[in-house]
Amino acid sequence: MPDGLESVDDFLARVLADLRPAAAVDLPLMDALGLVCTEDVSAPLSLPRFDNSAMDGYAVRRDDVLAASEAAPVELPVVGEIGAGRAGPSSITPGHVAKIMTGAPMPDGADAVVPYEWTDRGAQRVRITQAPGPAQHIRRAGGDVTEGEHLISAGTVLGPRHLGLLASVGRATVSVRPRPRVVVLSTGSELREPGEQLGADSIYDGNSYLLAASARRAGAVDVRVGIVPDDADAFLTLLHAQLDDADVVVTSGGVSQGDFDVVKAALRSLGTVWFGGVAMQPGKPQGFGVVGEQRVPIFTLPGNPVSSYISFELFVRPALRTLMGLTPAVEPTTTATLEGSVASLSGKRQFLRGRYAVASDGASDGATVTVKPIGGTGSHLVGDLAASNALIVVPEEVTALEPGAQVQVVLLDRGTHG
Ligand SMILES: Nc1nc2c(c(=O)[nH]1)N[C@H]1C(S)=C(S)[C@@H](COP(=O)(O)OP(=O)(O)OC[C@H]3O[C@@H](n4cnc5c(N)ncnc54)[C@H](O)[C@@H]3O)O[C@H]1N2
Ligand code: MOO
Repeated sequence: MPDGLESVDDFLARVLADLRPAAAVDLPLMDALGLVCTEDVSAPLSLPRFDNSAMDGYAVRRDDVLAASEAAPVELPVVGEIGAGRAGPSSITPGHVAKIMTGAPMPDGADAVVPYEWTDRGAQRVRITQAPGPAQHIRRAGGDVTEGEHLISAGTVLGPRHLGLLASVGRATVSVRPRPRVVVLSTGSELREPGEQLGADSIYDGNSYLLAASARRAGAVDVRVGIVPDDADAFLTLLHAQLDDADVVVTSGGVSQGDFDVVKAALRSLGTVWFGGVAMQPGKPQGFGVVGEQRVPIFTLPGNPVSSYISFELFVRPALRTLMGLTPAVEPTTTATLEGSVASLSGKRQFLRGRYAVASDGASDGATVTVKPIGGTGSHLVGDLAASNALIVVPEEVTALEPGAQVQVVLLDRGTHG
């Protein structure tokens, strides 16, 4: 690598080397969405719990209505009504029927359900014009899930359907790897909070929002602390005040060669944070290490917004996923046909912003997958960043690519499932 830079892959491997999944905790179901389940869940009860009706209609003894037809309806007395969750007759005797609603328990003695559509919907007596098949419209106890049956394996990433199933069998909590708490600090005396008055040389702090939102999108809990001026003591005081609550710290700015590069100045003396260059563009200046007695991992990302964001996607996101027990990356890249030409620096992996699109080409046998470069290479271009949905990866040894080239693409905006 040029100039003593570390390769992207080596740096990522070094970042991930000491990270382990967090200890499991029991969480209420709605807090477990997108998290990795750490228990093998078996069914504490059967589903359905009891035989019940799949239709609104009448619970009947099939033998009583076998002869029913449009021309010669069978008329029978109705002994009552059974609604889901409402008490009603628990049995019928031969020659009688009970009204029954979808989901209501089948009364003893009944062995089929006649839907309303095959009747005159009578309340005291009912005329039935068609005979049901054996056990028709009965949903059997245990027909879906049997008590004791294996439902969810440890390692499953819990989605809405898993949570629905857990709730359906009565589970209020589930054991999962928790969301890491990510403290986000922006450094820079030029920064102001959105909504505040700007001075002649000040700018709004976009990065803490960009990074905190990225952390949340990755499944973490974001703690957006906000702006710290370029003052090493103020930075260290604020940082240490946050550590009790932090699983990971992410800072932006103050890590290059500038005279006021506060993060580097403040953390270097600790001896636990590495600063150096990674062979990529944007995102060359990087820092990573641990801080505080709890040895909380810290990422010191470069201040340029695009550099910060791409560094998050490439290094912080895999780290958060590792802490959450997820694979560091799920299919991070795909291939697309380049629309337009690009130039790149030799010796650095370049990540260009692009617009990825999949177009169906009608009757033919596939889709056209393209990616179009957006804007320039400047790492201050937040407008172009927001307009992109992918990063075009130009390998270290490649300096130019022509239209039609097959390129690797990192898709952005992935949730915890990939
Ligand atoms: N002499 C050198 N200068 C620079 C080098 C270098 O190798 N030698 N590297 C350049 C590269 S590459 C990058 S990236 C930046 C990284 O600089 P820092 O991490 O020290 O960041 P700052 O200097 O604090 O800020 C850089 C730039 O980004 C703006 N910024 C910072 N924070 C925010 C924020 N929260 N929201 C919006 N914008 C932010 C800041 O105003 C600067 O314009 O260094 C190059 N220089
Ligand atoms: O490499 Mo810097 O990170 O261009 O912006």
